[in-house]
Amino acid sequence: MKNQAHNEEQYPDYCRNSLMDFVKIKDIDIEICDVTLRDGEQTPGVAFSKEQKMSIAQHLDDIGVDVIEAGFPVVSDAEKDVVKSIANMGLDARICCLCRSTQKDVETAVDCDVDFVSIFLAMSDLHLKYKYHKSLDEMLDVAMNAIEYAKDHGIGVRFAAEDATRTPIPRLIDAFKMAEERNADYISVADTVGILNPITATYLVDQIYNAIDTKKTKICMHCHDDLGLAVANTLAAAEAGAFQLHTTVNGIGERAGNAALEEVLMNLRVQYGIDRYDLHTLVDLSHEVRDASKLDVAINKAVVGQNAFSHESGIHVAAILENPRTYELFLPEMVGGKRNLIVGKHTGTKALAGIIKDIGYELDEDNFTTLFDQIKIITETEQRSVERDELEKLIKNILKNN
Ligand SMILES: CC(=O)SCCNC(=O)CCNC(=O)[C@H](O)C(C)(C)COP(=O)(O)OP(=O)(O)OC[C@H]1O[C@@H](n2cnc3c(N)ncnc32)[C@H](O)[C@@H]1OP(=O)(O)O
Ligand SMILES: O=C(O)CCC(=O)C(=O)O
Repeated sequence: MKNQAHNEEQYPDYCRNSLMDFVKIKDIDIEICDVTLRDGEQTPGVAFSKEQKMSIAQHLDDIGVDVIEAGFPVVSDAEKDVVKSIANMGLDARICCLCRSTQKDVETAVDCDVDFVSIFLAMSDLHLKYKYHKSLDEMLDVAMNAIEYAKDHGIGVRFAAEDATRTPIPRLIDAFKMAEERNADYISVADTVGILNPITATYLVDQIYNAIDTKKTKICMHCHDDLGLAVANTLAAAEAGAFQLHTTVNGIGERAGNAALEEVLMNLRVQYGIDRYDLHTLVDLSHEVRDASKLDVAINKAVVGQNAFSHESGIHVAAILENPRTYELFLPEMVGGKRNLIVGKHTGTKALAGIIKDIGYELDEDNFTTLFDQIKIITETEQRSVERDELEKLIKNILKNN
């Protein structure tokens, strides 16, 4: 589909990135594993209640998220109970949970009725020396036993290499091959401290893709946002052959957080045309997680931030009044959002005329100029925008005085 123009009839709610037609990538074959309930909850100060976790899990399932990481059962009895409850909710999504590379953790996880366990092990020199105080061989031995234990109990396995991106690649691949030999269903590349960039994400996943039978053992990508590249790296990994992409709602998670679900899903739609996820409640889900986590969402956050569909600039609003897609990549309704046309310092005459018409007023030329001038003075001297109520008051005052 070369030279595909942006075609409104064909893409009524959003523009796809038609430049993708010119770049060569592997076919994208992905699933989403959302880790809000585990890595998201590791955000300092966050502790979801059982009801909150179950409600978020239901919401993720409604969107069509393929896998939900429900928690880390050895953290507490209550955590174990929540993981087990989510696993028994009858969701379409498969449920997994985290365990260290120890038999005790895997036993606890197996007892939670999850579809698969994510057994993690760090193999970087830093982690072996300062965290485990053990040799790589000793740790691998325990990890492989843990995989075998889970498999013997009829449960799926993801073998997750924590700090994979600071681990020598041959060591990483050897460990992944050991996991593959033990029939691990997934191997996970965790960019635990967010050091990757898109080109190194591509390089690393490509190396692993060429070494592993990905029909049997699929590659997962788990990105942190320490350099603000988590979503970009996740997509680069998908282009290089990673199958399971890890996300959290609002990008919450350890330190700077993880790849944001809403951004990854929107990119899957715009960049690769993947439209099987129901995006209509993304803003609702974002608010639900904001309230449950007590973590504000940045006003300019992509897709779900309050300003994602807010416009003030005169040139923009004038065009938006004709067709919103002039300045919106996708319509707010697509994600359950709302467009806001703001009256402020940068409002132009066409925009103001459109906005006042929208609230039921039409002014003659003189009155309109008076209103326009008043708005400039208020917004510049008081350094703020003018809300609808105030705008109406200004209009009524002008009409009264004439
Ligand atoms: C990258 C990630 O996100 S990893 C997940 C991080 N999440 C969490 O830590 C969840 C919250 N954690 C907790 O509730 C607790 O730390 C628990 C329940 C997991 C463990 O608690 P404790 O038994 O008190 O251990 P503590 O936290 O002090 O230390 C961690 C231990 O786990 C070991 N460990 C850490 N990762 C692994 C691993 N992948 N495989 C095996 N052992 C591991 C450490 O070496 C240390 O062992 P040690 O006690 O023999 O020194
Ligand atoms: O790769 C995974 O599945 C989990 C690892 C993880 O949480 C991390 O290293 O940050």
